[in-house]
Amino acid sequence: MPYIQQVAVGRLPELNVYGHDYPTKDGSAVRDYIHVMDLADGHIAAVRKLFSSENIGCIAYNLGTGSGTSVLEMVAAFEKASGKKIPIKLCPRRPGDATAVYASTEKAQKELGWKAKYGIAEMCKDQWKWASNNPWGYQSKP
Ligand SMILES: O=c1ccn([C@@H]2O[C@H](COP(=O)(O)OP(=O)(O)O[C@H]3O[C@H](CO)[C@H](O)[C@H](O)[C@H]3O)[C@@H](O)[C@H]2O)c(=O)[nH]1
Repeated sequence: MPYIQQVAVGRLPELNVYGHDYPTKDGSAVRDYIHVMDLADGHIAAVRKLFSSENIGCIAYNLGTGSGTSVLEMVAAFEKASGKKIPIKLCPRRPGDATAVYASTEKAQKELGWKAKYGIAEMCKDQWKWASNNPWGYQSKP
């Protein structure tokens, strides 16, 4: 998403799409993208659990939406949210990249009472709101 955002604001000419021959619905790699507000809520839920349980020890929870989105689906969603065309360049796979990674979220839902609320459309809408108002992030334009 940070790279799609940079293309949308004009800082990069195009998005390099790493891999278009994966065994996925459109050939691009699949990841579980999560809204930062959901991620923050998930951490709060974990801290609550920590303070409400005795001798909890160390437990790992996945914080994700539980569904995968391909790079090309993310490009399309960001184009829709921003109204900008995102030019792409199809590139070879990056060494070591996984085909598809998405979370199993049942444990977090059951034990933390936490579940992601937002989907890709909201993520892109909110990211575009930030990016269009702050194209250089926290930096001033070089
Ligand atoms: O310019 C880009 C940048 C990324 N991608 C693709 O977008 C997806 C997400 O890429 P990221 O690099 O954002 O994230 P990854 O899930 O591949 O990797 C991240 O999560 C991993 C664990 O799952 C490791 O922690 C790793 O160091 C960290 O970068 C991948 O399919 C990648 O190939 C592009 O096509 N173009």
